[in-house]
Amino acid sequence: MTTKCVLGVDLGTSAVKVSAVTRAGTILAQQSFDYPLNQPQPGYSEQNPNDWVMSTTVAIVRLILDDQIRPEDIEGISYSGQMHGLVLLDKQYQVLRPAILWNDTRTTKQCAEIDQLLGDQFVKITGNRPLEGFTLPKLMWVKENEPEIWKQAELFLTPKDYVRYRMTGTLGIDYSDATGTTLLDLHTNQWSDVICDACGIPKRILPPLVPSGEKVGTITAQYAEFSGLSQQTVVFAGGADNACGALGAGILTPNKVLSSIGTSGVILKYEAQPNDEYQGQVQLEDHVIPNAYYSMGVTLAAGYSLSWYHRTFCEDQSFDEMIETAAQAPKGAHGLLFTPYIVGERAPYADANIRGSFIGVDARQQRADFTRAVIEGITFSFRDLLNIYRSQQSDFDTVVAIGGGAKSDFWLQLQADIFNTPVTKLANEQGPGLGAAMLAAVGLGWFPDFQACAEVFVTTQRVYQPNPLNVAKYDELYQSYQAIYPATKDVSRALQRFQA
Ligand SMILES: Nc1ncnc2c1ncn2[C@@H]1O[C@H](COP(=O)(O)OP(=O)(O)O)[C@@H](O)[C@H]1O
Ligand SMILES: O=C(CO)[C@@H](O)[C@H](O)COP(=O)(O)O
Repeated sequence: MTTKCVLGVDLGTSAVKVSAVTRAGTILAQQSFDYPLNQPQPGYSEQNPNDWVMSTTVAIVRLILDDQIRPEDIEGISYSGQMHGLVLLDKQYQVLRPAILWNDTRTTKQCAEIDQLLGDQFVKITGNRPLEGFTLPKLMWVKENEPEIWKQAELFLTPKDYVRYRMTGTLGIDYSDATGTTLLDLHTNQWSDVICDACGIPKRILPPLVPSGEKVGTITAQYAEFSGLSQQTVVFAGGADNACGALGAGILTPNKVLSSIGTSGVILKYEAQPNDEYQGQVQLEDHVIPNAYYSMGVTLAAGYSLSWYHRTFCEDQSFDEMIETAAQAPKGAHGLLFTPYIVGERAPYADANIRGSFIGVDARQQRADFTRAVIEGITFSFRDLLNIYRSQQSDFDTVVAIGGGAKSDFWLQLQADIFNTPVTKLANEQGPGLGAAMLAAVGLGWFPDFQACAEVFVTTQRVYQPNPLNVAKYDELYQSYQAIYPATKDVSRALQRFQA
């Protein structure tokens, strides 16, 4: 029996995950493959774009060979990608340098320049404040620091657009990733002449714009031979991972908020209009859904803090065992708090120089207390993001959790207790990969629109209710957590010169 399916390619920061999804929303199979993240200097974060292509290909080959997904049954493919990363290409569309990623903070100087050049006008045009992670300051950094490479630059792409280019031979960027460059005028959906002129970015290096759900081509003969895919498979543009994550979690109305614990951490809200009340306090981006937007606050190192902690202190335990021991430790980890600022922070503190801390270290504490403090600290940083919305009197009654962090029941209950809001776990949680698959499913005409697709693809498995006793305890701990950023700001700065 043949089962028609679509592939959702989720190009994350830790790995690529490719899911094969049927018309009924069933996940037939999923394959993933990791790639390294390189930090050649403090504050730098880079990946090799070729690693993304190779890993995506391995995942697809495994779906075909190990999971027996027949290439002729794969009707469509679409993508979700880590946002903001700069892939710089020369005239032959060869990669000129390693990709500079969203969590790279080398561009503080360029952000200050943008602020000086454009001030509030930048926020009005893009919906965002200039922050180190965005693509525009990265372009300015290359122009200033690597003039030889800049001279050869013909075009830039964001990560998933580069992978799509290698599979189809067509160049372009979708609107959700284009807003994440902060070169797009959010109100006209055109590249902004004002920003390009002020910041010295030639318009010729900007890629063509394309809607996320649009068909951009088919698989090239060369890539079909390389991967085993059929040349008949239709390819749709795809979108930013957080936009796809929101779609795949059914965040289609403003009463629902997304909590995504991937490498980064994200609290995201659907916006029917480009809400200018945020004034850059949170990011504002085009959605993958036409004529819709979303806002989000981002913690730079959410899952990354836990992966760092695991790699550095608990390599003798599996990830699941490590989390299990944390669940046995008491709430508040015997008086230990952790702040997850290990690569700097983006929201609510836009501060590339802040660094993380353990506060309250006591001779009675065990390793499990430290693990618990890391998980609690990451979750407190999400509460900081939720507070931005709460302070705007934003109405929401449900948090839907996705990402690596949503795999654990313990962490899901902890989110409900720390947020004091019900937290929903999805059945078939594939994170942004499901949103990518939905772009292909709607693009192929399997469904009339995203709402109809979400009704079939997105189902709730369980809702975690906040426990009032735990809520009270975490409220108290959170007061102390909030005091850590102002108290450690100057200390972090003073320690900076020892980082190299
Ligand atoms: N079993 C688990 N339980 C809880 N968290 C996990 C588990 N496995 C991985 N994680 C966390 O999930 C993160 C990766 O999430 P993922 O959504 O795959 O990230 P990305 O899209 O950035 O590659 C890791 O950094 C890790 O901290
Ligand atoms: O920079 C942002 C959003 O602005 C990050 O959320 C990236 O999009 C990376 O996402 P993950 O790899 O953590 O999913």
